[in-house]
Amino acid sequence: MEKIEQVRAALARRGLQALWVSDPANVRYLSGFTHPDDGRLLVTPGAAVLYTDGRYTVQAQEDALPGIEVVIARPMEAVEGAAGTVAGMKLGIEGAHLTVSALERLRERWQVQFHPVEGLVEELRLHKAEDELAGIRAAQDLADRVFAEVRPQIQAGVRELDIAIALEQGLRQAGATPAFDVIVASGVRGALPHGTASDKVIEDGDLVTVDFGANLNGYNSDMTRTVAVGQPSDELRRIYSAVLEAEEAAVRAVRPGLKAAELDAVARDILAGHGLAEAFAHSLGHGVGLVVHEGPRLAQGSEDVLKPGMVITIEPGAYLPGLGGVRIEDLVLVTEDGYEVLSHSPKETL
Ligand SMILES: CSCC[C@H](N)C(=O)N[C@@H](C)C(=O)N[C@@H](C)C(=O)O
Repeated sequence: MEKIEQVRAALARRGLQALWVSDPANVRYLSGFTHPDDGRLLVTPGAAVLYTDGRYTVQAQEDALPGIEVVIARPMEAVEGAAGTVAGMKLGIEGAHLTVSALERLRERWQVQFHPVEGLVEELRLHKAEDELAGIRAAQDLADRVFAEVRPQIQAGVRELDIAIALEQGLRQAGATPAFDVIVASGVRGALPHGTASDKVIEDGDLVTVDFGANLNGYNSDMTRTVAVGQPSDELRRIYSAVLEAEEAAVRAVRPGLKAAELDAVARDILAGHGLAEAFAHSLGHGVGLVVHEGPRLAQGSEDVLKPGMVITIEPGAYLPGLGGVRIEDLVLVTEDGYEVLSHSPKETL
């Protein structure tokens, strides 16, 4: 019930009494329910009720964390059934998730004051508990093993799609699913930061960016390696070395108390020094957990500050249309006195 108590405390700080949780990651985090797309959670001063339907009667009881009451009802029955409990309350809704039509349905049935809240549960999710960390480690260890198996197949003459299929098959055989569509971007396609695998055939001299993650028991990993096939050009090798330098420097800089924007600047300044400021077209990284992209934001202008227990990616890149690109990404835990790198797949030195 500790998480639910934290929610109640956060609600009280906002002058609210209850929260209707509809974001699946938040439903899962607070209730333990493993089919959170089909669940909603109502947190009130006296109870925390998970609503789901008859498809999950057994599953919901098995999954529910201690203190979570399970009510099996069709969505509208659930809303109608809760009307008495919430009547007159100041109720938080997750503005970033609840659709306009879902809110309309609630408005028709509940006599409450609705207050959109931003990031109330997401803030709790920033710090990973030991069981969550174990889940993320297991997902990343699995991804490392699968990458080691597939790495020898990254050769001239093989399609990007075949590499993606091999990675996906390895993940699925081990009981995981891909955390997102596998990115395999070779040669000029390397200039696409999110170049999901295509039928392009990998050629001699290509750099191949492989970015993938495992979702295991709800928790995700995220890692990128850029692999050389044959002898890439001097220019590509120069870019690779610059990105590697930026990535390693940013990882070494990770420590609690550091502003996320300052960490972003560590990598960005190094790439700028190599004439690659414009080529680094995205943020340095993001938090990883129940969702692949969650807080904190490691970006220019971010107000976030690193704290122990956060799991983040460090992933600078350089993308040059018509030439190619490089991204190198590690999954990193912020510890009490620094950092621990959770991704262990070897990186090339070109
Ligand atoms: C569609 S999930 C892609 C995962 C990938 N490893 C990744 O995070 N790529 C980054 C370039 C990215 O999308 N960064 C975001 C947070 C951004 O900079 O806005």
